[in-house]
Amino acid sequence: MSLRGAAVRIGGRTLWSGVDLEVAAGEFVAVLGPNGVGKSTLVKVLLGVLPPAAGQVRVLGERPGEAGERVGYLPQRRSFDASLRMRGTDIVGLGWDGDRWGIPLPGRRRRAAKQRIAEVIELVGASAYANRPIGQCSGGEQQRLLIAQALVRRPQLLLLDEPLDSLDLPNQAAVAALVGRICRDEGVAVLMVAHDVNPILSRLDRVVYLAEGGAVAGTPEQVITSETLSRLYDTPVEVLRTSDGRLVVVGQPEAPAQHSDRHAEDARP
Ligand SMILES: Nc1ncnc2c1ncn2[C@@H]1O[C@H](COP(=O)(O)OP(=O)(O)OP(=O)(O)O)[C@@H](O)[C@H]1O
Repeated sequence: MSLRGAAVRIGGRTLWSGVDLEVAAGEFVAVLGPNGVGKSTLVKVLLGVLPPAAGQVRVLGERPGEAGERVGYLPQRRSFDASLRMRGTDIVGLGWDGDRWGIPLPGRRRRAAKQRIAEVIELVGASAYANRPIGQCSGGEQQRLLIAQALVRRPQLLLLDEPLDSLDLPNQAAVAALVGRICRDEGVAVLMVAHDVNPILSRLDRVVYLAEGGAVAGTPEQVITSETLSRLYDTPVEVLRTSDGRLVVVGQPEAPAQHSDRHAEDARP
């Protein structure tokens, strides 16, 4: 996928502009930046849900939204009610024929679907709990099953919106390793929106940091530095490296005002 000079506007406000980014087959790229800067919106542009306000966007050689099942997508903030009776395999199956909900597949296609669903469940290491009701699976288990759902149609591009959110550290590491393996072994291009770069840092080819009005892309070593981020955010930002190699970004500006309002609404019962 590629963006050249891309910009996006929502409600008359330009969230970001001048974004240049390429992700090739087998590459793993992270989208980073403060809350509300427009990371999920970038994914929506790639899905064709929102048109770019400027620039060129191509996804697998097509216009956004036209590459169909060749793009796998894992949306942000998913959770299942504990009483939901659908099994993990059913959730993965929705990735195969969710667009034909309730319409039975003919025998041959049904067998092919069953085989692929089992294969992808095995790939993400979810076989032990795939027949359990999804609502009774842990957050990490649900996440693996949802990644399997996004993979079931053999996508060439995987768009993952904060898949490590709300997982504990061991599960973050396990899901990061799984995505890294899919990317490397299956040659899938991966674009992952991330809140914290550390769980995926060692696996990344490039990062793009978004800021209000701008963006900077490059290798993590090029981009996640005090100098680059201070310039991007036009405020002093300090990047510290801990003794175990993790990065701590201090002084990154807060979200634009509209953002906290939206989340306050999300949190209301
Ligand atoms: N449909 C919409 N209508 C109006 N404003 C919107 C809409 N969708 C998003 N926004 C606003 O656009 C901005 C970017 O939202 P987005 O979800 O892309 O941010 P984000 O960087 O992914 O944030 P987070 O890290 O909190 O998930 C926010 O200020 C948000 O309130």
